[in-house]
Amino acid sequence: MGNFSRQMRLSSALLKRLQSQRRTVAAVNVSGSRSFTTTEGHRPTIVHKRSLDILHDPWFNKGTAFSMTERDRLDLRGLLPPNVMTSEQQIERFMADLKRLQLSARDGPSDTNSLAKWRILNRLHDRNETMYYKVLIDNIEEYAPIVYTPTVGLVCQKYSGLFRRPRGMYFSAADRGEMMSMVYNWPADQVDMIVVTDGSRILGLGDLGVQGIGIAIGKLDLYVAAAGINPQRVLPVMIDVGTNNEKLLDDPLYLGLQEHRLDGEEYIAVIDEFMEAVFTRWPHVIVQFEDFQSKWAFKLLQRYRNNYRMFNDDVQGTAGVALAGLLGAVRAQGRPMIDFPKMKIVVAGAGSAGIGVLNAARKTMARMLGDTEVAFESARSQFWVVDANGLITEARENIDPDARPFARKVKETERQGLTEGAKLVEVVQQVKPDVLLGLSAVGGLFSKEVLEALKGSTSTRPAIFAMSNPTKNGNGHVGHSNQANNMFLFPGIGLGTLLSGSKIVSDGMLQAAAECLAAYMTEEEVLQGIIYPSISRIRDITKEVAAAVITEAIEEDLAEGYREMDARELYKLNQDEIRTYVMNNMWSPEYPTLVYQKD
Ligand SMILES: NC(=O)C1=CN([C@@H]2O[C@H](COP(=O)(O)OP(=O)(O)OC[C@H]3O[C@@H](n4cnc5c(N)ncnc54)[C@H](O)[C@@H]3O)[C@@H](O)[C@H]2O)C=CC1
Ligand SMILES: CC(=O)C(=O)O
Ligand SMILES: [Mg+2]
Repeated sequence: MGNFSRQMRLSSALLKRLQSQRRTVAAVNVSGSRSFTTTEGHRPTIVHKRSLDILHDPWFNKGTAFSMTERDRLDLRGLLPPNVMTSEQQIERFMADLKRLQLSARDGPSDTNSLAKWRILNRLHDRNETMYYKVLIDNIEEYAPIVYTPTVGLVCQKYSGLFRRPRGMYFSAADRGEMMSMVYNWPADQVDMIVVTDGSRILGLGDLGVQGIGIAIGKLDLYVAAAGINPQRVLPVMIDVGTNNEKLLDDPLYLGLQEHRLDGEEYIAVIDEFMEAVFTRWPHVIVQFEDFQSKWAFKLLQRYRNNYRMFNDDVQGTAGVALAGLLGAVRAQGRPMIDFPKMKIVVAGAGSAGIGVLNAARKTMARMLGDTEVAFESARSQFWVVDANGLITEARENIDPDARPFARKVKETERQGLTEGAKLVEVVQQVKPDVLLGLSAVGGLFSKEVLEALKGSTSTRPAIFAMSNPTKNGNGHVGHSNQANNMFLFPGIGLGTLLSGSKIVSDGMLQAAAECLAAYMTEEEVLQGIIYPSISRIRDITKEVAAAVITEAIEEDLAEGYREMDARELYKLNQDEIRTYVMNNMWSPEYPTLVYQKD
């Protein structure tokens, strides 16, 4: 746990430093509050378009905030109402519109309400990206649940009706052989982050086919808001290989390929072609795999992780967040960290997320026990896994190979008064676990009965992690703000990988991210049972996680540098300098001065 305690020691000094820096940034904003054009001394942005083309371009548009000189320079005079607004005025006007909805909704928040908010925000996204991200960043706690889970799930489900302006790229089974040239249809020469889905398991909502693009867009919104990835350098991607959702196959309004999903070698060939194409055009891009059914999630991860800069968020991001929570639970019980390998953990759900968590937790326990084969073997006996068919034991027929290492031995199960397929409530009654973790996509699984059974836990303070999405179908966890969600980690994993220049996302880098999140909470907070921070701190958390990922990449000799920061310079940085490096590379929603130049 070297890394872990080092992070802990650093955190209070770091916090002070960050606070003072935040004040500096705030001061700049206040003094420059005429508009977003706080750009004196900043290099202008060169654009190759003028007039209406700029107003229709969300990357450059400032709407009514274009100053008079800029309007002259860019042939915008007469194309906008004459009153030049400050960015604050713009946002005030926009927010009044957004809030009006809430004020006039008599019966409180509802799906309709959330969808209406999503529409208003999406329209802003379509016309002015800078302002959109400013609204999102400044109100992240309120609007993350709209642009991200749970509302984004609803948006994906209703995508055919909501679709207006395309966003991102679509590669379909019909594009085989064309992808290498298609990637050049995207206007940006630099792309840092791609989130790709095949729509086969969107949140807990099943196969949504092409409609899954919504989750890629939502995740990238968080990359911009939390990690400060430049919005001009993100690319949401949908790989449409068909759908097995019969409803969509029959729906005349469905926007994707209306054929059954490709499978086997044909499927792999499409994904291979996509990977080759994007890495050819953008060799430094990072590809985050999102919401692939577990059948493919693990296989693709194994196939690409040693050759490409990629990771699977559901398997690896979720595992890190859960691991941070599990370590937090040990602290919350007032026990020393070294007690983690003694925790009895029941996991409901053995899909990509559940198995990812189990593997990560087992590895961490084994490391704490001396990192030997024996330790690794013995760690597996701390877990009981329940899926749709109940407790998984070695007696299970056709056991999923990924779940096999966690199948309980039959004899030992009998001794515990359990059998193959035992119900969750029975498992909880007999095992008396310290932790109950839900990643099953099924609502109401942690019933009153189950929670009652957990009272018999041998732990003084058993922990429950209800991680299934969407939370509406979920397990009674109130609110979304501190749901154990992979959003605490994936933005920092992506940013840290990008800025380190590592060619792969190593296990060590993922582990460092998880340990950093675990260390982020103070002792006081953890003892109060607050295991995850508030979403309002997401930019700060992401900064920390990114710095931890870079540090680990350096330690593993994987860092190759990024832009002006070459590997040699990077290796010389101390912890504080790494944090500053991260902060300096985070994009903020400020209007740059635009200067026109002919193509
Ligand atoms: N909070 C977060 O950050 C994340 C949450 N998730 C959520 O976790 C859930 C699972 O995701 P995946 O593992 O990728 O899905 P998956 O489809 O691969 O696996 C679902 C698993 O749940 C099991 N299951 C179904 N009914 C059950 C029941 N009644 N009792 C116990 N287990 C049952 C299935 O047998 C299967 O093993 C989804 O709701 C997803 O949205 C996934 C990733 C991240
Ligand atoms: C949060 C997330 O990635 C999921 O539910 O799939
Ligand atoms: Mg996901």
